[in-house]
Amino acid sequence: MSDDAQTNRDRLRHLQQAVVYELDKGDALPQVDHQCVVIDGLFGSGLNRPLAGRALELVQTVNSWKAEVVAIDIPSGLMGESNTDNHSDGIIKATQTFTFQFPKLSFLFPESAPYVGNWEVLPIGLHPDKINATPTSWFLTEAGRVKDLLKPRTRFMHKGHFGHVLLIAGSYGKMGAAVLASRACMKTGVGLLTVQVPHKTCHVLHCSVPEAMVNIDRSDLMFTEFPDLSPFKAVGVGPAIGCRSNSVLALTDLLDQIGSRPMVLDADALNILSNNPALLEKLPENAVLTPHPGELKRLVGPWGDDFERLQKVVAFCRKYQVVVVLKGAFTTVISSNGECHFNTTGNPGMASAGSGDVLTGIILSLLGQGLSSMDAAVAGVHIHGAAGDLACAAEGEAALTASDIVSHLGKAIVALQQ
Ligand SMILES: NC(=O)C1=CN([C@@H]2O[C@H](COP(=O)(O)OP(=O)(O)OC[C@H]3O[C@@H](n4cnc5c(N)ncnc54)[C@H](OP(=O)(O)O)[C@@H]3O)[C@@H](O)[C@H]2O)[C@@H](O)CC1
Ligand SMILES: Nc1ncnc2c1ncn2[C@@H]1O[C@H](COP(=O)(O)OP(=O)(O)O)[C@@H](O)[C@H]1O
Repeated sequence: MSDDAQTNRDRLRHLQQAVVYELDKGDALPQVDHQCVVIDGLFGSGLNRPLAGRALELVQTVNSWKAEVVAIDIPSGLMGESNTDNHSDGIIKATQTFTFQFPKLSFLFPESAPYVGNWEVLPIGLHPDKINATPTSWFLTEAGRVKDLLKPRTRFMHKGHFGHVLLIAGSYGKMGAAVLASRACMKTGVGLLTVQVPHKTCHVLHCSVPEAMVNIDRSDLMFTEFPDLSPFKAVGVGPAIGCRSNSVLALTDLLDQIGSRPMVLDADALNILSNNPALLEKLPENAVLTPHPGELKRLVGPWGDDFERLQKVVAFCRKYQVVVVLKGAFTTVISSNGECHFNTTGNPGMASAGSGDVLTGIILSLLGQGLSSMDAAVAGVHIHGAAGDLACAAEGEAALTASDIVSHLGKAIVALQQ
């Protein structure tokens, strides 16, 4: 037993209510009430191999009790980063984890949820200088950082100062995606928005988003062309455009003409890239790609676990020099040099149709206002989640719709600026 452990054992012994059992090799576990609360302090973040022997047995016994389990810092048996070589039956299933100073990387992966339960960070007073001097590729986005990224609106500014952007979205039968992205784009403060839509659908945009200008495609049904790009500060493409051959040709043409203009690609634009991998080479540097895990799998292929998924995305971003926004709980923004920024806003109520289209509109708006690709992605994801949280407080998770996220964008941005 380490000196620290002995000190704490002696402290426990002096507590009147505490009964301390020390187990030697081969001793049976004491009989305890399975309804008890278990405090798990067996192993911490220094663990470097999967549990075996007595420790494994103890973890499996505790897990079989179905008791409330509170883990200190990290559930015993869970690795802080990669659990690729770990055994799932050798990890404590905590209902609550109190972790020190920072969440561990693995807490942010969906597959760790059964072990970590609810987690809360307890500050333990690590010095900020030490924290800042520690090299890392993993960051949690804080509201203060996002606030500093937003462009201030001063007295004499006009719409020209907030960028003119082009959104290419929607097809016959799926114009909702174009409407949601357009509304979100306007509500995040862009100066001017033009939306490229199929001929037969233009009235949908005119009626739903009168603030937006419409560029009408020669095709009745789908995206086949786009206007001269010179007026546009940034371009967004993909929500609900479909993957038909004429749209593939138009996207190819767009990538040939985009130059160094900032762009965000979502949904079917990503599916077209997956079906035509040669197009990946045409992506402009720092293009922002916003896949959900289904779209990501089509882009980078399958992965074994969540850590491997992150590694695959990092390699993809480095190879093509792009920014990927991997959507879901703790949406992760990965830069072209492999930095990963995890977002903590948002809630499961946002898991419904159109939420991602709203995010595309927000990021496009911020690109148009002059934010860099990484800043627009990090800030856009934070604002999207914050608006989702306000919408959830008002509506509840089940009733929350993508339109509710749009409706709460103004309040989310105001809250950020206070
Ligand atoms: N109002 C409108 O006009 C709307 C229009 N929209 C437009 O519709 C088009 C299709 O878009 P889409 O995302 O629904 O279909 P698609 O890309 O085939 O992905 C589905 C497959 O991927 C997977 N998958 C998905 N999410 C996952 C996750 N979080 N985590 C893990 N896996 C996940 C999932 O696989 P599964 O889990 O079922 O195995 C599922 O089979 C697109 O253009 C979009 O813009 C929508 O935006 C809705 C509103
Ligand atoms: N459990 C969750 N917690 C936080 N955000 C979520 C959760 N589920 C979904 N979201 C967010 O909702 C959006 C869903 O996007 P996407 O799947 O592309 O929807 P769609 O294609 O219907 O627009 C993403 O931004 C994602 O991060």
